[in-house]
Amino acid sequence: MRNGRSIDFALACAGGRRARIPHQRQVGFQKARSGDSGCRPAGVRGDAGVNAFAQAQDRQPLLSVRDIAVHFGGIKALDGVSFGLERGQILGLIGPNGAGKTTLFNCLSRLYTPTSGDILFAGATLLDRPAHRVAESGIGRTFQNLATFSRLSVRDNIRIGAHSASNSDIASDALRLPWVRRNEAEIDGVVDELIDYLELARVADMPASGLPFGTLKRVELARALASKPTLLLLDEPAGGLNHDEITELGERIRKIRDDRNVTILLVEHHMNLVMAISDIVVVLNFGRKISEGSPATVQADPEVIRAYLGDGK
Ligand SMILES: Nc1ncnc2c1ncn2[C@@H]1O[C@H](COP(=O)(O)OP(=O)(O)OP(=O)(O)O)[C@@H](O)[C@H]1O
Repeated sequence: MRNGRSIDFALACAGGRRARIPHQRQVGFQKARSGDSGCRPAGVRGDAGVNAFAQAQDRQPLLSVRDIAVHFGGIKALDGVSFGLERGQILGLIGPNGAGKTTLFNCLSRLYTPTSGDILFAGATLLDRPAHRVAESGIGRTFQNLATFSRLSVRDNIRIGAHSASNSDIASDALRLPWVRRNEAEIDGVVDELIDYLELARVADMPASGLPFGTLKRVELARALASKPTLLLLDEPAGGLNHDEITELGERIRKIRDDRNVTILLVEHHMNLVMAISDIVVVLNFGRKISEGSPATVQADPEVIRAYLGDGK
């Protein structure tokens, strides 16, 4: 075995102790929040008058990664990786150390531009959008190492996420134009709702510094959700959490998908969590996709087991 993560994967393969997460796999949106107006792209999923265009949009994957390659000098961090993610699915991206997960995640959040290939989001290429415009196009993310502002209150940290999706500008803000005031009132509502939803009321007006790690992870989740993303990218959300917190996190991720019509892609080393909540698992090794399918399919794939455990030679 190569490392502790291999042991974790072996346990998951062998049906070892699992996060206790009710598994009601639910692909597609079943529930929409009442009063939810903003986060769903126009024409997607329907009321009575669903038209052919909306149906066609529904059928195409929300995210299409097409033959992506990323080279760092002579290193092929990613080498022809393709997969799709349907609306309403949870996709777990896994692989041993150095497999290319972070590189792929950074391409999706536009921190990296692939050497070749394309990434389509809602049918349009992502590659012509700079990283700072990704949130406004409907993609939210959390960070492996918390990226909260320690001196700001929890409430203000969450507000930052909501502002990243607003179309306000410095001049309009300074003039306090009527539409800016309406916008601010709307943002207040979004932030209040998220404070409630992620059980942060008790700490809402405290500075982020000094709050427990698990609480800060929820703040970060709230900030990512404040931009009302269609696609949420989670970078090792279980990192640093204890067993009970990971179980709770798994339930929370599924609930977010179901309650808020959010499609989710997570990069995660914690196999029990990935296998318990994912609809689809994509496995990378040395920059290539070696397996893709349901958690059961992937766990039984000899190539995946070899990648994690070695071939015993
Ligand atoms: N900025 C970079 N410059 C050069 N090589 C890099 C860079 N980023 C990643 N790599 C290399 O690309 C390969 C893939 O790395 P990546 O960090 O994407 O893997 P990973 O699956 O996220 O690994 P881990 O699980 O350890 O975080 C590795 O060989 C790594 O050393």
